[in-house]
Amino acid sequence: MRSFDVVILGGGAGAKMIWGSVPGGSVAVIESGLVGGHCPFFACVPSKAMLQTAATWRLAAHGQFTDLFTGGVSARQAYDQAVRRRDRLVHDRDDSAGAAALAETGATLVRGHGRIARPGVVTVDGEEIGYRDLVLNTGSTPTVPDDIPGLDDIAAWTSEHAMSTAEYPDSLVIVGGGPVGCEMAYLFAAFGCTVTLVQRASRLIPREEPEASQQMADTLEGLGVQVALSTTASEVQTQEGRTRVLLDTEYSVAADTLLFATGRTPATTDIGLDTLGVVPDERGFLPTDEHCRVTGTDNVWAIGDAAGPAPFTHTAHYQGRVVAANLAGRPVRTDYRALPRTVYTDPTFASVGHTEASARQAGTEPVIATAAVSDTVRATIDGTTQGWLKLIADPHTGTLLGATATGGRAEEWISELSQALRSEIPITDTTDVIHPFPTFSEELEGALWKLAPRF
Ligand SMILES: Cc1cc2nc3c(=O)[nH]c(=O)nc-3n(C[C@H](O)[C@H](O)[C@H](O)COP(=O)(O)OP(=O)(O)OC[C@H]3O[C@@H](n4cnc5c(N)ncnc54)[C@H](O)[C@@H]3O)c2cc1C
Ligand SMILES: NC(=O)c1ccc[n+]([C@@H]2O[C@H](COP(=O)([O-])OP(=O)(O)OC[C@H]3O[C@@H](n4cnc5c(N)ncnc54)[C@H](O)[C@@H]3O)[C@@H](O)[C@H]2O)c1
Repeated sequence: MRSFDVVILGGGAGAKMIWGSVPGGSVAVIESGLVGGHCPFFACVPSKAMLQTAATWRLAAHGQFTDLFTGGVSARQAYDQAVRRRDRLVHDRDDSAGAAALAETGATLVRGHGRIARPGVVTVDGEEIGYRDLVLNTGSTPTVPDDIPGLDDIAAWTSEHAMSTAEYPDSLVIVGGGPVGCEMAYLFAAFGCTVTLVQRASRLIPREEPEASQQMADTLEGLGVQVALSTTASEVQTQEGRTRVLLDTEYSVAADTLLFATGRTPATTDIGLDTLGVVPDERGFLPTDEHCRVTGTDNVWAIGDAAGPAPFTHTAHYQGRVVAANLAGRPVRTDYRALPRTVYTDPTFASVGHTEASARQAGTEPVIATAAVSDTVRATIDGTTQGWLKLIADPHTGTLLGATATGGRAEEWISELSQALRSEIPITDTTDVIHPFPTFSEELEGALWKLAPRF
């Protein structure tokens, strides 16, 4: 039997933080799909690539830049170009570069579906492989409702299909208004598709600030998306080659394609957890302690979408680094206070830490300050004035509890706030940071200078 010091089950985002970081130890990565997981091939990279092409193409619609464009590219042609660019960037879903990077570190790639056979042993296609430490990194799969009559008769899309097909739906119904639903609605509407977005909750991206949900709805509606809130799909019918989606209101929508963006489920079934006595929580996440060690075990770790608490690639990277440190004998603990959240529509959305509501739920009446993208000179220069920043501070400690921002490349400079939050930097000190002129990051000064006199 081949045996390794560390076996990583699933070669997704966090695995690469570990596979080259076990000094003097042998590592095997078991992967049933593509090395790198969903992010580089079916999720983050292809979606951001298409959103970038959409944003570039839409510049032509902006009065200040229209004359710079030679014109003549239809929405459909722009979509086709976006697909070609996307497929180039994701290497046509070929993972040989990732596999080569893995091999260069001296780690061993085992292709196939892995399953824990008993403590210390996993099996892959009948072969037993021994481990000292096991890292569960099996990711997640799209959640599709199984209680909608008629669904079995149509080929509904998930984001994975949308991000790997060249098909162009003239009309699209998207069910689910979280980050995936909003990004998909933005990009297909930007390329001229008729999009209806059906969201069960009373607002889009419902865990975020209500102002952000409203801005998201305004952005999408501005592109022509029909946003149906507090609504769900109750039945699906096929009519003359089209799909008719009956809603639980009195309405129905006909479209070429139906796309589900109704969340993701941790891939924690069918991996033999029972042999270790490990039981996922009610949402399917693996229970872990603050070192990412699976609760009740000494030598089993869990990272990424399978572990929670927030399914982002940067969460998986972070947890991979935490596990690598622990495997190297440094007992590093996770701290999720400053975990950023993003949605890459235009304007983009970025947040970190508490919202106003969650701070109150946690028992703090927060101090709040806001600023607008349009306050910066960079906004005038770039001709983009949409967006704002909202800061939430702790009245007792004078430190940041959270921030939400839209527009103005907030996804880049939000990390400055993450640092302040994570390191509990007094707000009175943050006002001493000098931002380069003219940048969007100067918006931070506006809000922080409003907060500082309160402490
Ligand atoms: C459309 C979309 C856009 C997104 N955009 C962003 C973004 O912009 N930024 C961001 O931070 N996050 C984004 N995300 C979330 C991000 O994709 C995930 O959080 C990330 O991919 C999780 O990585 P992971 O390694 O945990 O899981 P995965 O990427 O799912 O990787 C798990 C791997 O394990 C393998 N595997 C599973 N079970 C087994 C088994 N038993 N044996 C062998 N192999 C197995 C799978 O084949 C897979 O390759 C997006 C998600 C979607 C759906
Ligand atoms: N930019 C990014 O970083 C990025 C982009 C996309 C996704 N992601 C990650 O992927 C994860 C999954 O995203 P998601 O948007 O699929 O999931 P989600 O759970 O965040 O949102 C799903 C939404 O669908 C709605 N919904 C669920 N069932 C429904 C139904 N039957 N009818 C109507 N609406 C329904 C819910 O109200 C919810 O708001 C996110 O949590 C996020 O972390 C990140």
